Amino acid sequence: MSKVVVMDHPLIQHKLTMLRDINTGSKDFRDLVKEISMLMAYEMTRELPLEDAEIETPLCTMTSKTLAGKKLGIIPILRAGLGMVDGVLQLIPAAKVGHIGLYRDPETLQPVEYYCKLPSDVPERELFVLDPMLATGGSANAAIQFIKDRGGVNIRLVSLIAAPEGVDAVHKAHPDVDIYVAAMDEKLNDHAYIVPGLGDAGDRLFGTK
Ligand SMILES: O=P(O)(O)OC[C@H]1O[C@H](OP(=O)(O)OP(=O)(O)O)[C@H](O)[C@@H]1O
Ligand SMILES: O=c1cc[nH]c(=O)[nH]1
Ligand SMILES: [Mg+2]
Repeated sequence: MSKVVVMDHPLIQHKLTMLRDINTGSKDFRDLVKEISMLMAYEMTRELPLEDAEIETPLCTMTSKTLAGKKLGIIPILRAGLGMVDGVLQLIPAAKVGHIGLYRDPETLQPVEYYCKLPSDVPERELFVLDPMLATGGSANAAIQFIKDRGGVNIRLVSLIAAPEGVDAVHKAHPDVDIYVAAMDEKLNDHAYIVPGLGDAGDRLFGTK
């Protein structure tokens, strides 16, 4: 079974509190999503394999560690996942970026696909799916399935806030996928919004409500 890592670093928790606040406007919301994503990128890459490299310092030659052999990919789920891209790229600038367009139908709560463009060598990459909200898990599961259908194998899911229902759903459908979150919230409400949550992440990022 895969694991769930809750990144409760004080900086992440502090910024998440500001993010949740109803009085935080779109500009600050975008900045905070970027900053939290950058901090999460540090932790979610902790287990990436390293290899030895021969280098020369100004004093001598040495064998030192490098990520060089590893190809990375980040895949935001549109729209809200876009807010996480720049923060993650700041730490892993060589990562390729795929996009999966999905929205959750408000009536059926089922994910509806409208776009998918992934790096052609997706099977060889260590992949990080980005979406701030893991609610029912329907969107994340659909995105992970698209990636697997195209050959992706090393997949992790990175969300800012998760509901227990979403974590359970992803574990059940994709037991090989580790999940990284900044907070595990209490529950979903009758409209499948995360409580306490932060509202609609896409609307708050892009000012569409
Ligand atoms: O776990 P789920 O129940 O599937 O819900 C989570 C999804 O809902 C939100 O997207 P939304 O449909 O609002 O699209 P948007 O990002 O374009 O706003 C969110 O960004 C996730 O993708
Ligand atoms: O709480 C939620 C649930 C789904 N999508 C969001 O943006 N927020
Ligand atoms: Mg939305």
